[in-house]
Amino acid sequence: MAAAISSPALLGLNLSKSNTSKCRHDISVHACELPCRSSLSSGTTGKTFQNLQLEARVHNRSLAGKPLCSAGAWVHPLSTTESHSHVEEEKVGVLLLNLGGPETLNDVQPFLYNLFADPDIIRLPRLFRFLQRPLARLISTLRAPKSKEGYASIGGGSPLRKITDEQADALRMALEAKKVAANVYVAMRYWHPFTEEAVQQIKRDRINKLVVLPLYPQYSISTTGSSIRVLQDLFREDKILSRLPVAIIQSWYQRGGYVNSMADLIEKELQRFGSPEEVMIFFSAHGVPVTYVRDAGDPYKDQMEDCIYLIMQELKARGINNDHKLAYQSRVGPVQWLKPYTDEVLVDLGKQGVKSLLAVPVSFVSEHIETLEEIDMEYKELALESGIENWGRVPALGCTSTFITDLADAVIEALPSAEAITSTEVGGPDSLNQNPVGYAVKMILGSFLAFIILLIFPAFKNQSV
Ligand SMILES: C=CC1=C(C)c2cc3[nH]c(cc4nc(cc5[nH]c(cc1n2)c(C)c5CCC(=O)O)C(CCC(=O)O)=C4C)c(C)c3C=C
Ligand SMILES: [Fe+2]
Repeated sequence: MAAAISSPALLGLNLSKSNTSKCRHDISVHACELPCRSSLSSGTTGKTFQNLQLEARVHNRSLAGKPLCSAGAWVHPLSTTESHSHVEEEKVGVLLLNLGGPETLNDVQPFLYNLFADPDIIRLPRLFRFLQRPLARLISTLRAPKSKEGYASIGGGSPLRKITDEQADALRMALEAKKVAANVYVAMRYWHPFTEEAVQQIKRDRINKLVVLPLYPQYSISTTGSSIRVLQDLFREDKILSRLPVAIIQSWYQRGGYVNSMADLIEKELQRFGSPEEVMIFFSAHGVPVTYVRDAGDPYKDQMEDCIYLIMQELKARGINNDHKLAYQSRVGPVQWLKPYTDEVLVDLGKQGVKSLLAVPVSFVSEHIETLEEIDMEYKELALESGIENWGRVPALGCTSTFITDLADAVIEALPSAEAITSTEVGGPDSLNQNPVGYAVKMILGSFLAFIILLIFPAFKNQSV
């Protein structure tokens, strides 16, 4: 997982200073008017949003389009070409981006293969890209038994598809209630329904305005960035899609509806404890390798800290002044990930005498293996062993109505900024089509090298996700 800053991740995050320096912290006001984060601190460290500017510079394939700050969500049109001028009936589509998960235990290895074959997940320097697939095959094979155990313990598969479908349905109804008729599609990155399938359906349905909404509140190269890169490649390659007006909501953790809904869940769960005011609010976010943030300019850490700040501000406004802590879970492989690590912090908190703890998963809005298995089973057990006596966990937002209603608002606010993608600069074709012999040689060489690397770094096999 070496840092390759030439990776095409973060496409579409070409943020100019004037845009990056503005966002909304007064969560009750639906406008983009206050300076962002520079003066914010809640015991967490972090840079300002000017980072995003830096991050845009290190990615050489960023687009020329100007992002628009729309009611607290970073919205980015796919490009700056002219929008449609002729009058036609508007057929709105909303494309929800998500990770996807194996539905059965047999799906686990191929799902993991898709995940590790993503150059935004294992970021190899360009010269070593030919190793990507052999490495993915090897790592997925080695990791599959452990992953299967995890999925077996939560019922034999990931609940993500079902929950995401429910969210899509709820969003469609929330839009309808606001007098916006829209088809809502689901595009998973690593399992069915794949992004390609969703995009084909959008084409068949003759959608003529599209809003892309990742189901990740915070932006990361490894999640939203990866899905947008795939979308961009698909759209550029297609004559019809390259002319379709599209708006992408890059992140929305700062929206009032999300912050309030999270605060509601936390407030409710706190009431289950004997002495709610003594409970440590423990935010556990999915980690990313440090190099993403340090070398590639991933805004994920900054956005996460900003997000926690906003939720805590909202709780304070409700008279809830509990201590809180942010840590990162689910690291994979031999590299350094964002710290502090959830497991280590839980042990420390136990040692420090914390007796009551409320875990809050914060990087994802559905239940999934990392809430149901990692937090509810592994971390709970560790916490109790470490001296924490009272354990609670906030459920994922799922279809909470205040949250879904706010997502519908985000979609409506983004619609006017939809613009078409240019048909130029088609993404690089797969080398298999161009030179099958060279491809075969690279695969064989790659498999051999991947095997050697895996002998040196057996950690992929052992570490928790
Ligand atoms: C914001 C959320 C996520 C980030 C950031 C993220 C980065 C990331 N993940 C891996 C490796 C794995 N992730 C796996 C599952 C998984 N990851 C997320 C979310 C984020 N990942 C979710 C919601 C899920 C669960 C899907 C489900 O089926 O419920 C897995 C597989 C699980 C297993 O047990 O093996 C792996 C592996 C990396 C390497 C990474 C950043 C580089
Ligand atoms: Fe993950």
